[in-house]
Amino acid sequence: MAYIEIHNVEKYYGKQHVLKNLSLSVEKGKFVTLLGASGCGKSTLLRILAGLTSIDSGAIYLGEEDITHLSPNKRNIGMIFQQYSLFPTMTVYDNVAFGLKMRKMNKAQIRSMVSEAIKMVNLEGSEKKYPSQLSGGEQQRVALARCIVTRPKVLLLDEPFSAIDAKLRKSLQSKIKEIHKELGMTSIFVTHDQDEAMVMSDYIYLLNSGVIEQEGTPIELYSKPRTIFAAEFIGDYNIIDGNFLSNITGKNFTCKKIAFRPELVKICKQPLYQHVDSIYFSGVIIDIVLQGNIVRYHVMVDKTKIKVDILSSQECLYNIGDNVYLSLQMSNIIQYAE
Ligand SMILES: Nc1ncnc2c1ncn2[C@@H]1O[C@H](COP(=O)(O)OP(=O)(O)OP(=O)(O)O)[C@@H](O)[C@H]1O
Repeated sequence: MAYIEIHNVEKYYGKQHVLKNLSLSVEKGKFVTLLGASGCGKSTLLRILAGLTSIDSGAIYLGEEDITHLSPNKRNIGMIFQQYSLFPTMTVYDNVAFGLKMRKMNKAQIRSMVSEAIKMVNLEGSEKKYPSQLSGGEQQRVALARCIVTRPKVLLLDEPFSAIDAKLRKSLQSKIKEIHKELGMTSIFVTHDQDEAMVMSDYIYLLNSGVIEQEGTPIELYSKPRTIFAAEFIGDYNIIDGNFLSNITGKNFTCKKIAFRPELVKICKQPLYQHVDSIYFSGVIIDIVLQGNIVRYHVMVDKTKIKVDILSSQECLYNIGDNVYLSLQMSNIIQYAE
């Protein structure tokens, strides 16, 4: 049963149609991501949920309640922004305590809840510091503590790692996941980074120009992109013309476009034994890129570049200029009519 329901939401900024009859739902306790390119409407949708932006039509439900016209402070929804948005003249303690003081809780209760929240984000000892004395990652952890201390019904996270370097980003990702699990807080996360979406989410909504292009678990989106857009956005797929594949393999592909994952292509120095359930072609390596524990080979097949990923080993298996033979199981090919 859905905890958050967004029904047929329309949003215009002037003449710009930003959200187009958009509906989605989120189950209680889940970590759901709105994924999409810059400008597709992710932040607008999050701000609408928080009550910071109005809608032109549609409805929003939280639990059983219609919150469409409820003011932000009555929604009990917490939000973390790209910018850390802390109060610069308040200490870490006071920043975190702010929401509780506004609720007029007693001092002892505030003290215990604030120290619990500060502990959760591993900032014990920094209570008396001011935001300007903290790193970006630390400031974002204060923002997180300030948000979770009031135990909102929903936590909204708008690209919270965008100003943070790659290494810290990973540790903040796991911190947020850890806290999400511990508190079971329904969370909606906005990002344009597909890897981040894969790591963080129980469920993903992929947005494209104000509509939902595809939804599903990370593995569903990764392995079964329903459209070319999803294949391009989600998984760095090879996308080639059906005609071209027919020409180089001798098999008849009637579809317009074909997609397949770089790690599902087999690469070999010798011609491969041919099975009926696979296709075969050959090419020349034109580039080699080390991507952590993966080596990506760019193979020129006729005039088309094919990406092939293999696990890196200590020895370099292939060199630029090598002729190589590639194969791909038919079951790993996704065909698109257009
Ligand atoms: N307050 C506003 N007034 C007018 N146009 C706006 C406003 N806020 C957003 N827009 C426009 O609406 C569109 C969607 O913006 P939104 O911020 O929701 O996109 P986004 O997917 O979150 O992008 P990003 O990842 O860059 O933040 C953009 O074209 C943006 O310029």
